[in-house]
Amino acid sequence: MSAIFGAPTAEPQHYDAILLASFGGPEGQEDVIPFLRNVTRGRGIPDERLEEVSHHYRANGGISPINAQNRALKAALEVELAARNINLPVLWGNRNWNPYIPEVLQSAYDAGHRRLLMLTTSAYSCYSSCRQYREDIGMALTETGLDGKLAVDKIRQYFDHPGFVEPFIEGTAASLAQVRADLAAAGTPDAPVHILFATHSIPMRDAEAAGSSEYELREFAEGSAYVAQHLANAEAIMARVDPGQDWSLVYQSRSGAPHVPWLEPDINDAINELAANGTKGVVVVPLGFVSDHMEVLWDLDTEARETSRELGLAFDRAPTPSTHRKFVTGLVDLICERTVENNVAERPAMTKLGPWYDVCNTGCCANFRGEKPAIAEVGRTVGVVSAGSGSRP
Ligand SMILES: CC1=C(CCC(=O)O)c2cc3nc(cc4[nH]c(cc5[nH]c(cc1n2)c(C)c5CCC(=O)O)c(CCC(=O)O)c4C)C(CCC(=O)O)=C3C
Ligand SMILES: [Fe+2]
Repeated sequence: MSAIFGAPTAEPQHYDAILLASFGGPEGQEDVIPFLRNVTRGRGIPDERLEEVSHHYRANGGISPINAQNRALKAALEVELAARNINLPVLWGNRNWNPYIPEVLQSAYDAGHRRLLMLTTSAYSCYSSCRQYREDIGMALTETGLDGKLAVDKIRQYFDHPGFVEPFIEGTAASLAQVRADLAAAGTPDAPVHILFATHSIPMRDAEAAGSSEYELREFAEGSAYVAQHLANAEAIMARVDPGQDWSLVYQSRSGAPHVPWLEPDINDAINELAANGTKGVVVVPLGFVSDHMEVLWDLDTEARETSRELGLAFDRAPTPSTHRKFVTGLVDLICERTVENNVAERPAMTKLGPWYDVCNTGCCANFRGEKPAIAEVGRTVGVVSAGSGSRP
């Protein structure tokens, strides 16, 4: 692998609020279809896939757990900020459901805020998890007419920040111990176990554009920063949990048209192949996800668990970082990297890929669906407030 060049590191600034930006999810049966329309607008997802996904929500009363999880994360961040005497309110806005990002930006401005620092519930680099949030803000500023009046920056992608990785180290170790104990109880203490690090599949084309830039030539594993970041994290986790233990990176929740290539293998195919080759237990680590939302509950806790059960495999799923104390304090550390008040100079990262960029390169995580204004990018023009107008409210 060639050298990873230094990422643009932003000068610490004064901010007057934190924006917790997330995906959003339905909160009742009547929300399911409007929510799915929001998610897939202009994205070429076949109707059959929407129909299938609607059942995952319907089976849970039409409710995605993601909003409750974000309310809990917001509350935990507020407690940690207060404990450190950091006077920044936490605002919450979603891409696909209430409270919608444009409305949150408008009410933030109306309440007197002028400089927001965004953190998202996505840790890695790809269109869906980085650039799309930067475009969500760019579009919202343009739509509301707040461009030039409200500054919005974003903390770096935190896939390899210890606050995100350490809860996975604990969770992987505990799940591995559980599966080994189950196998021992079944009289097969030495049966082979495999650890499956699971993340969201994305189109190959998006994977190849992840983290790419117009003027820096970098070589990542399989040509993709998205894949490389997950592999590097899994290596860092396994080096601490059990260096001799077999593991692999697998994908879940594929959608899109069947002829469009997405990252593989699918977790269920991988479990079938492992069972055919003598594996007796699997540990599933939801490495791509911040909380136990629908993709985790359905694709892992329902489908992958069922696949394992049918094949007679022991199974355990490790937790997501959620509101783990280390995750919450880590997010506040990431905020402090960017703020003049309470600034921390240390920028920890647990893989050689990081610490990731504060400010993305032009064209980073492009998605080939046309140019949209994006914040937190070199040379950007949205989300910037000229000197003099960025006064403290
Ligand atoms: C990389 C990635 C993450 C991880 C990073 C992150 O966490 O942000 C993620 C998270 C999530 N994805 C979610 C839900 C959905 N994602 C969909 C569709 C898609 N996801 C994609 C990628 C990702 N998605 C992609 C490339 C598509 C195809 C359409 C498109 O190109 O945009 C669809 C449409 C139906 C379907 O096709 O499945 C739904 C309903 C929820 C909410 C769950 C809940 O409600 O609890 C969450 C957190
Ligand atoms: Fe990016």
